Parts: sequence; structure tokens; C-alpha cells
Amino acid sequence: MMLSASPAAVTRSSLEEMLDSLRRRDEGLEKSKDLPPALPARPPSRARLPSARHSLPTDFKVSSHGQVEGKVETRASKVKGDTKRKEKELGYKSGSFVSKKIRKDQNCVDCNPYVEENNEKVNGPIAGSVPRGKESGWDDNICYFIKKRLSVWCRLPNGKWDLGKIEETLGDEATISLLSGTVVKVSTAELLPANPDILEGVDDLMQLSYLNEPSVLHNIKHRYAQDLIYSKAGPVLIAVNPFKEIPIYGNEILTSYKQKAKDSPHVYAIADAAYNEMMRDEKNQSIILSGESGAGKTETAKYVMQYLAALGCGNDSMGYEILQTNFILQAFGNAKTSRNNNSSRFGKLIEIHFNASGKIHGAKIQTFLLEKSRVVQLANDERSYHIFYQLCAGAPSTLRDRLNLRMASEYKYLNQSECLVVDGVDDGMEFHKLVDALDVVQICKEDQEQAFAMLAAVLWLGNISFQVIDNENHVEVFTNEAVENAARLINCRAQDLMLALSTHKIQAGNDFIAKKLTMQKAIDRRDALAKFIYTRLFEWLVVQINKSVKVGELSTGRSISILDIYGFESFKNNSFEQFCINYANERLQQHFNRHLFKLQQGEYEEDGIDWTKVDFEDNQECLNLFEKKPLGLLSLLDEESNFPNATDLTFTNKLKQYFNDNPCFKGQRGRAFGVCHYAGEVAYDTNGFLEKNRDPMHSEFIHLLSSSGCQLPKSASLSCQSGGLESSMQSVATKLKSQLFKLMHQLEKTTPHFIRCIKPNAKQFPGLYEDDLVSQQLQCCGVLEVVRISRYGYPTRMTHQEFAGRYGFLLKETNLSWDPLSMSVAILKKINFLPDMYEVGYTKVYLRMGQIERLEEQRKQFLLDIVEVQKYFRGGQARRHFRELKQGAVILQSCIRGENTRRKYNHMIKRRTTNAPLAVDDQLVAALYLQSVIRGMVGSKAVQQYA
Ligand SMILES: Nc1ncnc2c1ncn2[C@@H]1O[C@H](COP(=O)(O)OP(=O)(O)OP(=O)(O)O)[C@@H](O)[C@H]1O
Repeated sequence: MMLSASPAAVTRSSLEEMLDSLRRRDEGLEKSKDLPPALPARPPSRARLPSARHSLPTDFKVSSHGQVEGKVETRASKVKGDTKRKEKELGYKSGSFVSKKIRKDQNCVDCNPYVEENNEKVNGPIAGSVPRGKESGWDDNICYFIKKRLSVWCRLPNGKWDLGKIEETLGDEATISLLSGTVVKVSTAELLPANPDILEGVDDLMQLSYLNEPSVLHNIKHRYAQDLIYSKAGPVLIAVNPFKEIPIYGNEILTSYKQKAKDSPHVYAIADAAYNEMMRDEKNQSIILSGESGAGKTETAKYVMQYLAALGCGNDSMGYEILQTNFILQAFGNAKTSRNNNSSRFGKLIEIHFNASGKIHGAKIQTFLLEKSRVVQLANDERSYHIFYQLCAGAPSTLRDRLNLRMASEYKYLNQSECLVVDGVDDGMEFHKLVDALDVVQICKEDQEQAFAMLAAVLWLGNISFQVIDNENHVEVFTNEAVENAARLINCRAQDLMLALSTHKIQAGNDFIAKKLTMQKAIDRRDALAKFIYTRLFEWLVVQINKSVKVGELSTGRSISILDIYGFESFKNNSFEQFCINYANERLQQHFNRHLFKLQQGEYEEDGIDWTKVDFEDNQECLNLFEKKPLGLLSLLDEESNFPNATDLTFTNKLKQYFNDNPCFKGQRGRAFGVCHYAGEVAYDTNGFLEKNRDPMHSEFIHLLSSSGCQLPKSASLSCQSGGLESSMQSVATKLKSQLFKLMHQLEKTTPHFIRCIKPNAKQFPGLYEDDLVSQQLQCCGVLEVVRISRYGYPTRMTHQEFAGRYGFLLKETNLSWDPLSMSVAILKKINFLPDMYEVGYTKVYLRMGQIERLEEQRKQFLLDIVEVQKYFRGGQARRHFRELKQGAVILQSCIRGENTRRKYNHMIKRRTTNAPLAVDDQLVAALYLQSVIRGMVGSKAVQQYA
């Protein structure tokens, strides 16, 4: 279908008539509104229709797919000047929580994973985003509050917000009596309106009349104090970590969300929404968890999976198997850090696939960049991966003997940080649970034992030491049980292992000669082998799990992906690992921004919706700092890593030279530099950056492992030699970047659902809510802006084709000549939506939060009514059919009986003509014959009458 319109059309089409009448109705409704003066006015009725306010461009066309063809001038360009002026007039002011950072020309074309798909949409309208005129109403509101002496939030000199009542004002100074009884004098600029008591602790921040930093913080705090850890910020679920068990999970609660008996914010509700949307639209969904380290992402992801497993429990064992994979990956990929006792040290995307009837029929797990250095090097008070401690504490004696296993305290890789246990965790018990989980995902006992042998080999490698043998600090391996055990577990000759650890092969002509390594190089070599074995073991495990949970062909259009990556980290000393983790978080933040701010607002403008932009903290500039080619942190890091004489210091100096003027970069003394991330500034020490980025794959290792008599190390080396060779040549940073780009492409094909996990305190204590910490996290994820966009925005967007197709039958009369846009308008008119609740764009219908449910409800009811009518109709039809059959049967029977009797009669007549005497029987038969003939005649007469 092609639709074109000309603003200059003289005759009014029926569509225009309809649009006008709809607008007149909306205006009528609007006038009747009686809003209290003190509350900020709802956005004035914006149920505008394109023809009423925006003339369609002359070359405007809608394709059959509902896409705008031709150039549509965006409203942004038209209103930009106006709004700037308006902003000035209204004295728009950005508070700390709603700080604005708008940057132009921020997308680096060759560094953007989205560029191919929608460059114009993302870059175009947003670059010059305009502050909202509407939100500047704070000033007016506070004047009203001051006049009426109402409750206000007041920022004290220490920066904290407190609730109080305005006693009096003198010029720009207000005297406030705080709830504690203290009276303070502050500038009126430090006051913000407080919400009425009735709005205390609302489920959804969208319900707050006054949306400001202290109100949001207070609302979440109030709920947290009552163990209500979940709140909504429009479409985003906010989950505050309780750091204690609370009875809000389990089968009973799960069932009430499943049956829609409960609808308060909950992780189950998000999972339910994703599931229903997937089943309704046959579109892949994603649930994206973000938040700082220790904020609760992994725990929340587990509850999502638990819910989905319960919903899609067609193949019971599959749901259970998928849940068990969590346990295995946590054992091998999580560790105690100073911020979180169970911190994920890898990123994970799990796709759960469903069949047409909504039952789980398989899954696929992808992991990203495991933190390798943790295997060999630990910060104080931190642990290596849980699995090492679990194995040492829980392995049964037979296994211990076979692996020559000792206590964790006897291994240097584990005892260096002097932290061997985690409070409240029994590693021995965890080991048994792990073995059960490995059984569930069908990893055979033989493979399990090989995996444990590799772990033990890593531990023994750490105990290998070297002795200096000459003046040049060249070393040899110190022969002790560590070498023997490590070699035995890898299943290679001890001599070969010693050579691989202490020598470097150099080609001389056609021969190779072994050159002794120096002490540091040998230690690095040993650690590199341990890291290599561990990472290959981790990868092998993921492959085995995937084999186990994959069932046949994975479906398209019916999957839910759950993304849980390591949270943003900022320590006192931040190294290459934090650099990578924080870069990954920047990418994820951009995905969040893109979906909740950029795409949505861009779409409104393109589609002619009357929309005033909400600004947000865009992290594109920081991403550019990382990704830009050739001058970005990652490119320069790669360049220096390939340069033989480069050092960490030359790398840092290069950064300082190139990025001196970049506002996201902060040059620091020596080998340090800082990056202004979306979540705050982080100082990185580049010590070890180049080596960690190169992550060299020594040929000696491949040689050593491929000679192993065990399958697992052998296959690890083979995978490196074949398919993995190219990727093993890539630097860590490049690998991470391409993994993240691939991930973003994948996520782009899904409908995202966001969960923002918040860490209420750094001590991991239950019940402790630190305002500053929470405020900073909410600020990072732009909670206020999300709520604002949601409050005034339209989460449901459907093309006119889809809308007309789905709801067109609700119209009593339709005109076949109507195009989908006319149908959409007619439907909206019929449904009687409030004026604020929808917008009609050039290509789509836009509905506010909650409206689609209303429409769906009406659709459902209508369908039920139709079924009811159909039921009566079909019943009547079936009854009539039955009667017809019955009558037919009677007629048929009477005909057959008549025929039979006629035959008998003829037979009797024949006997009479031959003068044969009539027997008594024959007399009886004759009487019966006469009777039946008469009955037959009466019956057919009745039937004829009835028919
Ligand atoms: N809903 C919850 N109920 C009870 N405790 C929780 C909940 N969410 C998190 N926790 C507690 O907080 C700890 C940290 O949570 P989690 O490991 O999920 O954080 P994370 O955000 O994944 O951190 P990282 O990025 O370091 O992996 C958990 O080990 C658990 O003790």
C-alpha cells in the first residue's frame, strides 16, 4: 500500500474529517480537566494527529511495510531555535541528578556496531537535542511551594537532602524547619518540591508528582526499608540488593505472577512480560542486567531463569539442566573480590529457546573474556576461582590420592592473598553440589576427572620454582614434587615440561636451539601456561554445557536472552582487567541509552510526533575515546603491543600526547591515566597493559600439550592450532571489542527489557542504605530521564498496518477503501482513549504506558463475544442439520418399509392368482401391510407439512 498526501489538498478527505473530529473530541475532554494548581500540569493534551499539526511532506510515502519513504523533515530542526529561546525565558536549570551532557557529532562511523543499520536515526535528531520546556516547571512549582509554605526537599551545606517545611522566606533565602526540629537557612535555589504523603513509596517512580533527585532517592529508600527491593522506573526495573534472604521468591510467588494475581514490580514480572511479548509477537527478547560489581545482577539473572524455567517447563529436565549450568559457570567463573564475595569474572549471555507452545526446548550460552590473571595473581583479601577451593575442600579421598591434592593453603596460587575462605560458604559442600550439576548436564565421570586433573595441574604449576644457574640470571626449574605432579596430571614427561618452562626455542638455520630464560621470564612463562590451561578448560566446559542443553534446531523468534556481564569496577589500583570490564560496561550503557533515549526520541521526531526532547547523559564520547580508529585507546594499545621496543610507559606517554584535549581523558603522573566513565572517573595504572593485551601463545605450550596422553589438554592445543589460531593472534582488547560488537548486533535483533541493579552500600550489609552511593548509581543510569521519557513517552508503537490488522475487527463498519492509517484513526476513535494516551504518527500509532493492555483487554473481550455468538450460531446450525438428517432417516425408513411391504403384497397377490390357500400367517401379514401403508402415508404427509 502506498499512501501519499499533499498539504495543499483542497477537498477534505474522510480521513481528515475523522482526524478533525477526533481532535475536537480530545480538545473537549481537555477543557473539562480540573487539575490542582500546585501539582505540575500534566502535559497538555497531545493527542495530535499528523494532519492537524504537521502537514505531510509533499513526497511523503508509506510503504507496505509501514516505513516512511522519502525525506521527512524532522521537527527537531524546526523547533530547535524556538526551544532554545524558550529555555532561556524559563530559566531552565539542571540539577545534579539531572545533569545534562549533550554532545554533537559523537558517533564515530567506523567504530559503531549500529552504524550499518540506522546511522541517521541515531545520529541525526539526537545530536542537537533540546532541553524540555516542560520540565522547567520546577521553578514555578517551587514558587508555589514557597508561597503555600509546603514540604520541600532542602539541600544542606553538606550536600545531603533533608525534608522540611518552609517557615519564611526573605529574598532568595528561606528558613526551613527540618523534620528533626533543626531550623536551617538555605538559598531558595537549594529547594525542591516534596511529594504528598499519599505518594510515599509508590511502585513506579512515574507516579511521583515531583520527579527530582531527593524524591526518587527517598521513594526507593522507603521501599527498601520495608524489603520492597523492586521498583519501576517506567520500563526499567530497579532492583536494590537486600544482602539478605527475603521471602519474595519461590513457587507460590512465582505462580501468582504467572496467574497475574500479583503485579507489583518484581523480577518475575519482567520475565513474565518478556515471555508474553515473545509469545505474542514471535520476536526474540532480551533481559539486560546492569549495575556495579556486587549490585545483584547474577542473583537477579538466576531468578529470571527460574521463572522462565517454571513457565516453559514442557521438558522438565531441560529447564532444570539450564538452571544447573548457573552453578557450574559460577564455580569456574566467579571469585571473591573485595566488592563481592561471588563476583562474576566473565560476561555471560544465555539464550533460552522455546517452542511454538511456549515450552523450553534448548539453550545456548556465550561467555566473554574471563579474567585470566586471577588464576595466578590475587589482590589482598581476594580469592581465585571458587572451583579451586571447592576441589581442595570437597574432593573425596580417592580423587585426592589420584590428583595428589593438598589443602588450598599449600598452593601458592591460592595462599598468596591470605584469603582462603568466604564467610558463610562451605566449599566442601559446594563441591558436592557442583559434581551433581556436572552429572545433570551429562558431563561423564571420565571428563569430570580430567577437568579436575587440569585444575590440580594448574595448582601444582604455581608451586614450581626456579633456580638461577649463571651470572646472567638464567634459570632452571627446581626439581621437586610440583614439577612431577604437574607433568603427571598434564600427562606429559616432566623433562618436557621443565624445558617448556625454562627455555625459549630460537631458529638457527634449519635447527632450533633452546635458550635459557631469565628468572622473570620463566615465572611469566609458568603463569602463562597456568592461565592457558585454565581458560581452555573454561572454554571446554562451556562447549560441553552447550552440547547438553542444545536440542535440535534452535528456534527463531522465540527466545529470551539474559545478559549478565561483570559490573563496572573502580578500585584504588585499576589495571588492564578493569580497563576491559569498564569498556564493556560503556558499550552496554550505550545500548541502554540507545534504546531508552536515542531510538525512541528519534522515532517520535521522524514520525511527526509533537515531542520535546529529554536530554540524557550520553557516553558516546567516552566510547569514541576507546574505539576510534586510528586514535583510540584500543587502537593505540594494539599499536604499542606490536611494537617490540614499546613499554607501558611509552604507551601511557602516547595516550597523554594524543588525548590531552579529550574531556574524557585525564593524563596523570607516571604510568597512570584516567578515564571519565559514565559511572565516574577511574584511574588506570598501565603496568602490565602491553603484556596482558598481547597475551602471547607460546608455541612451546602447544607442542607440550599436544604430546599429552590426555584428551582434554590435547584438544585444547588442537583448537588453538586450527580454528583458534587466528583469534589467538588477536590482542585481548581487539577480541573483546569484536565480541562486544557481535553481542550488540545480536541484542539489536531483540526487544530489550532492562533491569538496573543497585548496590545500597559498599559493605555488603543488609538494611544499610547509603544515599550518596545510591544517588550516584541512579545518576549513572539516567533514572530520572528514563522516567521522564516514559511518563511523556509512548512505550507501545505499532505500524498502522499492524495496528489495523490486529484491532481493525473492533470496528463495526469498515470501509474497504480505507488505508491502514484511516483504520488506525477509526479504531482510536472507537476505543475512546483519553487524549493524552496516544499519538498518531505518519507511520505508527503510539500508545502510552498501560494503554495496550486496555486495548488487548477489549480485543480479548470482543473475541470472547465473537466466540459466544459463533457458539450459538454453530449450535443452531448443528441442530438444524440434525433435524434434517433425522427427517431424512424417517423418510428413508418409510420408503424402505413401504417397498418391503409392497413386495410382500405382490407376493401374496401372486399366490392368490395361483389359487393357493391363504394361510393364517398370510392373513396376518396382509393386515400388517395395510396398517404400515396407512402409517407410511400419514408419516410422509406429516414430514411434508413440517418441511
Ligand atoms: N535478590 C537478592 N536476594 C538476596 N541476596 C542478594 C540478592 N541479590 C544479590 N544478593 C546478594 O548480593 C551478592 C552479590 O550479588 P551478585 O553476585 O548477583 O552481584 P553482581 O552484580 O553479579 O556482581 P559482579 O558484577 O561482581 O558479578 C550475592 O552473592 C548475594 O549475597
